[in-house]
Amino acid sequence: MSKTTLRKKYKALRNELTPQQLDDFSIAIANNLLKLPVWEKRYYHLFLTITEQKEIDTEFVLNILLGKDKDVVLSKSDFKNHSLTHFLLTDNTIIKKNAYNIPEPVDGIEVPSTKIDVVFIPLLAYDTNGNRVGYGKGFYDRFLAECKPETIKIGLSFFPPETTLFTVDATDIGLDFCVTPEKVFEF
Ligand SMILES: Nc1nc2c(c(=O)[nH]1)N(C=O)[C@@H](CNc1ccc(C(=O)N[C@@H](CCC(=O)O)C(=O)O)cc1)CN2
Ligand SMILES: Nc1ncnc2c1ncn2[C@@H]1O[C@H](COP(=O)(O)OP(=O)(O)OP(=O)(O)O)[C@@H](O)[C@H]1O
Repeated sequence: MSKTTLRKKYKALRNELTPQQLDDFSIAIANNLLKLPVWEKRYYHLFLTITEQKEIDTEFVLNILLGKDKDVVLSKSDFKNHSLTHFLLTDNTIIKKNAYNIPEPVDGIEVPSTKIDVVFIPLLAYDTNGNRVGYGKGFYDRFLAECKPETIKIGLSFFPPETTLFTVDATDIGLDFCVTPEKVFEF
């Protein structure tokens, strides 16, 4: 399947989910995350939900991170050059939705990619080797390329992986784990 077809398939699958399923599955994903061996780190990068795209509600993951006193890092997207700038989440952080309905910090204390220990990654599709397909603008491929080699990359998905492997581009960076409501996959 081409990346375009995969994107269409998973957007359609997400669109079928009811508000109750979105909530239940998002909670199950957060609970399954607790099983991963990744909780001894300091800087955790999280994406904030595009509700309009029926993405995973990451509020439950955020509550786990705050409960564990982790430093949470959020990004602001630049759609001109498809880059992300990262800011520490603090009590003073103001979150506003951008033109793509992505909630993002207005400004704050900048955190370089090289400091981030764990990244939770939004996906449309992924395969059983941990290759991922996103919205196709390369934001995460660029971001992950700037991180340390040991940074732990965790995809979050409502759905199981595709068993037919994707063709991998030179710039694609794979996942270490993917967590679904049902299961934890390690690659
Ligand atoms: N919550 C969240 N934040 C994220 C991502 C994400 O996937 N989810 N990204 C992951 O890389 C980056 C943003 N990438 C995005 C790229 C396209 C669209 C989007 O809405 N595309 C529409 C078409 C919009 C248009 O062109 O008018 C679409 O696909 O329907 C959204 C986010 C960074 N932040
Ligand atoms: N490290 C990089 N430096 C420069 N360009 C890159 C880099 N990584 C990816 N790109 C470019 O970004 C574009 C989109 O990449 P790709 O189709 O893999 O996106 P995606 O993984 O689906 O989306 P996203 O990363 O936003 O979730 C491609 O044209 C790719 O060449």
